[in-house]
Amino acid sequence: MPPPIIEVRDLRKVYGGRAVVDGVSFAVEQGEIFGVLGPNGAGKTTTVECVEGLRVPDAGAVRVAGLDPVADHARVTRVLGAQLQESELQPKLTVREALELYAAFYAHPADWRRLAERLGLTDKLNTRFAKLSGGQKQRLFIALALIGSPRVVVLDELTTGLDPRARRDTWQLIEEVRDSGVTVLLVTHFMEEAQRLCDRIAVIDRGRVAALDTPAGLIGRSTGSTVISFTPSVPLAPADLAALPRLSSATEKEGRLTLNGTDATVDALLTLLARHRITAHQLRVTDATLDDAFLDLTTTETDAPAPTDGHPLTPTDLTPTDLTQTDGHAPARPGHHGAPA
Ligand SMILES: Nc1ncnc2c1ncn2[C@@H]1O[C@H](COP(=O)(O)OP(=O)(O)OP(=O)(O)O)[C@@H](O)[C@H]1O
Repeated sequence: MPPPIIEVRDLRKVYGGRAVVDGVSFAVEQGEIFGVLGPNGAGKTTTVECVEGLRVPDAGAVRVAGLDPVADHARVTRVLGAQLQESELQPKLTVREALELYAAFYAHPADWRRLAERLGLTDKLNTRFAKLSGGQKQRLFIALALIGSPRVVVLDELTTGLDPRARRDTWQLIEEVRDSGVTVLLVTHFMEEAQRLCDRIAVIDRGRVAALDTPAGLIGRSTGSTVISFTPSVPLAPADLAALPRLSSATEKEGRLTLNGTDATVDALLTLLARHRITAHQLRVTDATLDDAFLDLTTTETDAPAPTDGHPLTPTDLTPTDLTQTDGHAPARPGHHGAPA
């Protein structure tokens, strides 16, 4: 197996005496789409900007293709393409001018005409940046990130502000970029995006890696990997609910119950309902999504429990033993359960 293209070890960055990145480690393999996911202020941008050599770590090590992004900055820029922020392009620059200008920065640039064609920008070459739609701007940013024929591109919140169709088009482009052999480091807020695109995801929370896994692995790791919702014909006794195996959370809203658990929870629930001759109206059993895993793995800014739409049935409704039993999953939380990477 080739060595990882990006290695981050014990990265630490301190602002105003506070470690906003506090011992982050991960390795990105060649050819993968690696996601960095986390709540606002978690330290994602700080981390990837250390990878890009735009910020200097206070401790730890970063290597891109074996190079130090700060000490070997010029060489790293030949290997790593970074997405520009919108403010970095002159509004009056046309697409052609931007592509020519950025191509001129590299000794061996990609053919910008072919890039423009690949990214559907050919008929926009004479359009000024300010006149492009959000999706067209993003396609130009991808083109500019690829113009130096990099081995890895860093895309930070690329699809924020795009409509669903433009976002999906951008996803397809990102997949095509990867299929052309370029490794992608993707910072995103969108669970659907991360779930669809990423081979692996590092969930960053409060400057640390809360979990690192495939999307399916993260979902499986969430305390309730199966979500069961239904409206019982007769209210269920809290003690009966609490006795359900592997139940990690239960909420009730306007008579409708939502339980997070596993297949074992579903089996036991069906038995319970049959025993009491209770009908479960509009019964839905779904797999947890990355959204559920994310809420499970991260804290909110105030360190409050993740918000729910309904009323959580508190531990007084559920017996403590049911809340602490584990099968490799962490117990139900309020707050952070700090699953290690
Ligand atoms: N140059 C800076 N000076 C001081 N504090 C900073 C600086 N850059 C970032 N921070 C702080 O570090 C923390 C992490 O910021 P960062 O931008 O890395 O988070 P993020 O995960 O990318 O957030 P978001 O999802 O909101 O973009 C924040 O609390 C932020 O205020």
